[in-house]
Amino acid sequence: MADIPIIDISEANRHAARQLLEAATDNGFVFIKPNNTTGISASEIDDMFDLSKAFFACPTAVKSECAINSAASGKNRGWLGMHGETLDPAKQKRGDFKEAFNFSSLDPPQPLSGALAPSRQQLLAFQSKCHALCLRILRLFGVALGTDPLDWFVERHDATSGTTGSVLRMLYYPGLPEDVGKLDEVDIRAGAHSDYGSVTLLFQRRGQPGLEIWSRNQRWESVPVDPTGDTPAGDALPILVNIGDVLSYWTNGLLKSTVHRVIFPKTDGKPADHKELDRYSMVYFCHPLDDAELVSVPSKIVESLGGSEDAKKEMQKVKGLSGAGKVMTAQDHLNARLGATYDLKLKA
Ligand SMILES: O=C(O)CCC(=O)C(=O)O
Ligand SMILES: [Fe+2]
Repeated sequence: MADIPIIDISEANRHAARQLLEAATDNGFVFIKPNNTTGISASEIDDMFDLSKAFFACPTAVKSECAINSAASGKNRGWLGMHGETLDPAKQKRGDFKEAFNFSSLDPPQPLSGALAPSRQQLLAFQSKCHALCLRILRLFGVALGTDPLDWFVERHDATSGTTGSVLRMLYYPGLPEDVGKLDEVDIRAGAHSDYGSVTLLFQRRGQPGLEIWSRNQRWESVPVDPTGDTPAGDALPILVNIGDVLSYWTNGLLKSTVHRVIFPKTDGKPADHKELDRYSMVYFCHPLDDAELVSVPSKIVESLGGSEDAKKEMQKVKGLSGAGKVMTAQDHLNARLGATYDLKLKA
C-alpha cells in the first residue's frame, strides 16, 4: 500500500499547511479528511455517483449526442467511449478500458444527454464546490511556501477573471466488457500518466479499488479506497488529492506530480473477469487560468529547495513545447498534453 497521509485542513489544525507540503513533496498524494471544511457532503458525492451510473448505462446513441471534442461539446468536453483515450501511448496497444464524461462550466453551456440532461445545476454546483476546495488547498500551499503574495496560486485560479481548462470528469471502468476477448498484458484501465493541471481531486467508491502510484520507492503501490479502513457506511470517504504538472513546474519540481494508473482488479494475480468489479470514480482537474504563465513562483523556499535534476529535465520538456524564447501558458501546456493522448480535432 502507498504511504499517503490523511490531513485535516480545517482551521482547527494549525499544522495543515506544513503537513500538506510534506505530503506534496513526498509522494505528491494526500487524503483530505472529510468534514465541513471540504464543503462537500457524503450525500452530494453519492448523488453524483448515482448520476454517473445512470448516464453510463444509457445507450451509446444517447451518450454520443454529447460526444467529446464534437462541434457541439467543444474541446475536451463531453462523452468519451471505450478506448477513446490512451494515457500511456508508448506502452499501450489498445486505448484505456474506460468511458468518461468531461464537464466544464465554460460558456457556451455544453450539451447534456440522457440521465445528465436534467442535471446541469447539480453538475455546476458540484464542480464549483470542488473548485472551492482546490482554492483552499492552493492557499495552504502558498502559506507553506511563503509565496509572495500568499495567494499567488489562488490568484491564478480566479474563475471570475478568465477561462480555464478545469474539468469535472466522471469515469466508468466496466468489469470486463464481453467483446474484448483475452486481455493482453499491457491492457490497462488507465495508462500510466501524471495529471496536467495544478491540483486534482479524486472521489472513489467502497469496494472499487485499482488506482496505483509510482511511489518514491520506485515501484507501483496501490492506493486505498478507504485509508482509515473503517469509515462508517454513509459517511464520506477521505478525498484523494494529487499534485499536477503545473504546480510541479511552478515550484521547480519541489511539489511532486506523481505518475499513476488504474489497473484491472486481480484475483490470484490474474485479471478478474467479474462483471461486478466495475469501477466508478470522479475527478476534478483544477487548472489555472488559460493565460497563467508557467514560471517559478516567488518563494524563498522554492528557490532554495526546488530544482532537482529530474525536475529540471521536466521543465526543459515544457520549454521545448513552447518554442524558443516564449514563456508557455497553462493553455499552451494543456493543449499539448491533450493532443498527445487523443485526437483533438473537432468533429461534426
Ligand atoms: O479513476 C481513477 O482512479 C484515476 C483516474 C485518473 O488518474 C485520471 O483520469 O487522470
Ligand atoms: Fe490522473
